Amino acid sequence: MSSKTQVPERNESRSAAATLYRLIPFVKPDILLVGLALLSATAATLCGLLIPLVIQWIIDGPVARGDLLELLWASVGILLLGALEALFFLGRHRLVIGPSARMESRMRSALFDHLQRLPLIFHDRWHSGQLLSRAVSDISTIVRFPRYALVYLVVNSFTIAASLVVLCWMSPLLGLVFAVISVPVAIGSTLFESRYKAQSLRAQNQLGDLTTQVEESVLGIRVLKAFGRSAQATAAFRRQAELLRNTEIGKVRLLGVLTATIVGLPEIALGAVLAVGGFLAAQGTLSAGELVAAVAVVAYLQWPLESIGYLLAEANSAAAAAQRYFQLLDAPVTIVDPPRPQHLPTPLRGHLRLEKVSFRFPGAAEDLLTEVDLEIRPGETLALVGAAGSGKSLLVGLITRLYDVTGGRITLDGVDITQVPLAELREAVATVFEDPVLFSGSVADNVRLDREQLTDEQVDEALRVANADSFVAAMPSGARTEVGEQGFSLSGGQRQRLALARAVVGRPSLLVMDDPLSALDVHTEAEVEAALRQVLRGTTALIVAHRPSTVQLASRVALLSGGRITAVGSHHELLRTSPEYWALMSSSDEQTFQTEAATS
Ligand SMILES: Nc1ncnc2c1ncn2[C@@H]1O[C@H](COP(=O)(O)OP(=O)(O)OP(=O)(O)O)[C@@H](O)[C@H]1O
Repeated sequence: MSSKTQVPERNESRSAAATLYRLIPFVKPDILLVGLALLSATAATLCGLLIPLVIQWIIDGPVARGDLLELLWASVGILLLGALEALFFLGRHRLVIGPSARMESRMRSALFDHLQRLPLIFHDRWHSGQLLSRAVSDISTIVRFPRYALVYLVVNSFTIAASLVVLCWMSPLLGLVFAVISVPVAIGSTLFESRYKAQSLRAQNQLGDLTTQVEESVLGIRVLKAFGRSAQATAAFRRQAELLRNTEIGKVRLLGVLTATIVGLPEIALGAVLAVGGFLAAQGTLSAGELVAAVAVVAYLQWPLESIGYLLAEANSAAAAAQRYFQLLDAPVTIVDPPRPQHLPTPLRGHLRLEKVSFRFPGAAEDLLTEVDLEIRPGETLALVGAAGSGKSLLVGLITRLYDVTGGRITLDGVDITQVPLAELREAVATVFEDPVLFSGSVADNVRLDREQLTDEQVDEALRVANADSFVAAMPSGARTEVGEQGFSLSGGQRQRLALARAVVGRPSLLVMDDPLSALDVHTEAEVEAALRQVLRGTTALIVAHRPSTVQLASRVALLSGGRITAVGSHHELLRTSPEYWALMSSSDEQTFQTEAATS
């Protein structure tokens, strides 16, 4: 359904740990709290590990001697250790909540900010569902890792290492038995890691594609219904959902293999330590207390060993999600403010010049625009006409630096626009697009578009200039009426007039309009055209036009053909001198054209 290219599935060779390491800056402001959480978790583990040692001391000491008072105190000690373990556990839980929530919000803000600054060339290439899934589900997957799994991964690794030390301290042979039994865990985990990360990455990419399908089918619901394509859309969705399901099943199978490798190990370790420990005890090299303590230590390891599969799965899911997240965050912002900015003169006259401007899409074989020369004088309206796909929208986008020229330069009142701060340039040049995009919010919000300095009077004035005042006044709450998601509660003509009001409200010095009448029916077109006539009075403007009626709003017309401006003149001059222009106009609006042609 979409013309955008599929985002390539990349599985970087970078290890999960190296990918996750890149997340540290997002948690850095809370590093102290995270450190405390780790300390708290480690303290809880130490308390748990101390209990078997106290048991050993009880059996070899008070029990052997029959000292009941000492036994009572030791039991109280065990109780206290248990209580401390629970307290540290709770502390760990509490300490990690704040940092992980703030990390999530920092990551979302960083991504949103970056997406806003990325050039249109990037957005042209990426499916919005892929962006959405990264901004929502990938970040949630990433944050689940520090919130739950990370601490356990660190603490459980510490617990296993500490237990090994304790066992070695009791008897090197017991330590060796435990180390040998742990080998399959290490091998299984290593094999599991890269495969599970690749599967996670595939699943998350497929989820992104699924999100794209949902988004496109919701946005295009009218078309799908009108063409009776709902069943086909559902079938395509089901196919994509099945792909995702199969990948998820693959993930579960992998995790199942690892879990099956690990799950019996604690019991094997327990049996082996009991057998070897019993043998050592029988020989008198291990006390009864040490034997019980060794068994208790290995029993304590049951959860750390069994949880390894789940924790590694979480770590690798988070790493795959982080890889996708950084794929966006690493995308270069190519359209930026100049290092040594120049300011536009005030007052700005709106004198626009394109000097030998060329543009080529990255990777394209040839230029879309080649050495285009064009001038719009202050106060003038120039219409740009050309065949579909000739690059008119692209040329309009160059003026506000939605795209950057790849050759030549554009000046506004003599200043190269690449030397002007972006915000200043985009305040001076306002754009009206073919598709009048509105946002959820009121009419006034849509006109103001977060430019808080604009007063209510300026908004009302803009609505009047754009010929939108009467229909807005008839709305239930006037300019405070909510327009609904994307303004679908309004007609096409109303939306376009609000887009016009949005463009003129800041009194821009230059107005660029990308075919603002093309999507409108004849009646609505007449309404917007009347508004345009008003707007253009006293403003410098470039207007992309298809129809003679729109072209007539301009004093001069430029014809874009084969990437060059091939003719400039009045509408009637070009009708007489340019067969291509004549053909374009004749194919656009039969009736008006015939009247025009007869008079030219
Ligand atoms: N990434 C890309 N690489 C190469 N060519 C591209 C890329 N993206 C768009 N194009 C081409 O650039 C042109 C874009 O033209 P543009 O949208 O400016 O045309 P237009 O004259 O405004 O057309 P219309 O009148 O139909 O709106 C199209 O021919 C399109 O195929």
